[in-house]
Amino acid sequence: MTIAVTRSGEPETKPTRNSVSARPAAQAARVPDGTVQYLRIGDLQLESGVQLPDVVLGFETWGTLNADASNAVLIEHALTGDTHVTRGASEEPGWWEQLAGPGAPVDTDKYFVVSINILGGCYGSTGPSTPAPDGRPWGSRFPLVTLRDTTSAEARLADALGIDSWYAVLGGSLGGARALEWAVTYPSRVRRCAVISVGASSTAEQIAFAQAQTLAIRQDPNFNGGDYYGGPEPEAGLALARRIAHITYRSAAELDGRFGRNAQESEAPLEAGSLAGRGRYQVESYLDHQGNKLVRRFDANSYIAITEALMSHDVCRGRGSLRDSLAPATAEFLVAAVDSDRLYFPAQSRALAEALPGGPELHIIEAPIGHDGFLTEIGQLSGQLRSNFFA
Ligand SMILES: CC(=O)SCCNC(=O)CCNC(=O)[C@H](O)C(C)(C)COP(=O)(O)OP(=O)(O)OC[C@H]1O[C@@H](n2cnc3c(N)ncnc32)[C@H](O)[C@@H]1OP(=O)(O)O
Ligand SMILES: N[C@@H](CCO)C(=O)O
Repeated sequence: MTIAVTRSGEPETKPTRNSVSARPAAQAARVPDGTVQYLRIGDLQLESGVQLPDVVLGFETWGTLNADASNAVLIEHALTGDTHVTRGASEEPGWWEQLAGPGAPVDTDKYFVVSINILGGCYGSTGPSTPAPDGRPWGSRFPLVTLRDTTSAEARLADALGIDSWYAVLGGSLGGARALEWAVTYPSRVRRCAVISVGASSTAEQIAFAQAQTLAIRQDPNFNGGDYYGGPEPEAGLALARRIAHITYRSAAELDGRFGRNAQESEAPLEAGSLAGRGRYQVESYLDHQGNKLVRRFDANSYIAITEALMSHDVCRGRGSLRDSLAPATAEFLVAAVDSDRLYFPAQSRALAEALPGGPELHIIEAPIGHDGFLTEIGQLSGQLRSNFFA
């Protein structure tokens, strides 16, 4: 295995993996904090039976692994997140900036923090937009990857870094599902596990919202079955997928309180019976903005691949009842949910907590925003993590 290092994050452009220079794994800690690195983990046998060749994972690290490798913390990103959890060599802020960093609850002066781009993603790991063995992008040929596939890939990265067991694995939403899968698949490798804003499996409703998103992309005339690289991209479809998703990430009260029925400033007032050329409601303009913003930084095929990986989330698959499936996990768990989340309901997190060994209490993040509260209400989450895992 080799570790290869190139650039730091590029927030507003679609990321690509640059050519790399090899380094031995032992030198990984010398790479500047918060810089994307690449690990070649070899061929990966997927749950589907397909073998994915020559897999690469993109990742970032902060801090220093201690002599007995006991201080490593894995932070798993959510659906459209990346490896840039917090700033490092560059001052580019990260998505859990106040939660990880020097002096933060996950104190990078004390812990060695690792964040890995999910397999199938577009922030450094092998995915549909990266070259297949024939040199062309995988595109339509990229296979279904499940969360268990992504976890087994990440275990190889942990091996390469010399991490036998994580001090803690943390994540919200898809990141929480990834963390849970780690704790159940590799009980001896996870000593603490925070599962935030996600339940034990994707529900029918969550799969339904996800299907509407993947179809929005697939039905874009530019999708071309997934083989659109080098030509026009399915931007309208991806933007529509993001709009659908973003509505589920925010509560009705948040959207109402923020936008109400207001017309977007500077646009023509709404007129009944004159829909052509009418101005937009503020909330329409907001969703347009969210959709267009994602299009600038994300690959549509990766969006489908990761969404389908999240659809596959089912900690019970092939393991029996929920209690039986969770029983092997030996980690200390923290389960948290946002009270206003209308996508991953707190009741689903409560059911997970009750079924986990030891039955940890459910921590509630009180926030009107909805699901995205796990990204925006860092104060409450920090308090819960500090008093449980990082005192
Ligand atoms: C490389 C990278 O950047 S990857 C970043 C990693 N990303 C992730 O981890 C994904 C998770 N992050 C997210 O989902 C989001 O960033 C969150 C949840 C943390 C915050 O959500 P945001 O969208 O930033 O916040 P919010 O809902 O307040 O939206 C603010 C944006 O809406 C815009 N907006 C607000 N009202 C309107 C309106 N009426 N019309 C148009 N746009 C509007 C604001 O101008 C602002 O634009 P900007 O983000 O371009 O500055
Ligand atoms: N808004 C976040 C949360 C999804 O759960 C994201 O885009 O990753």
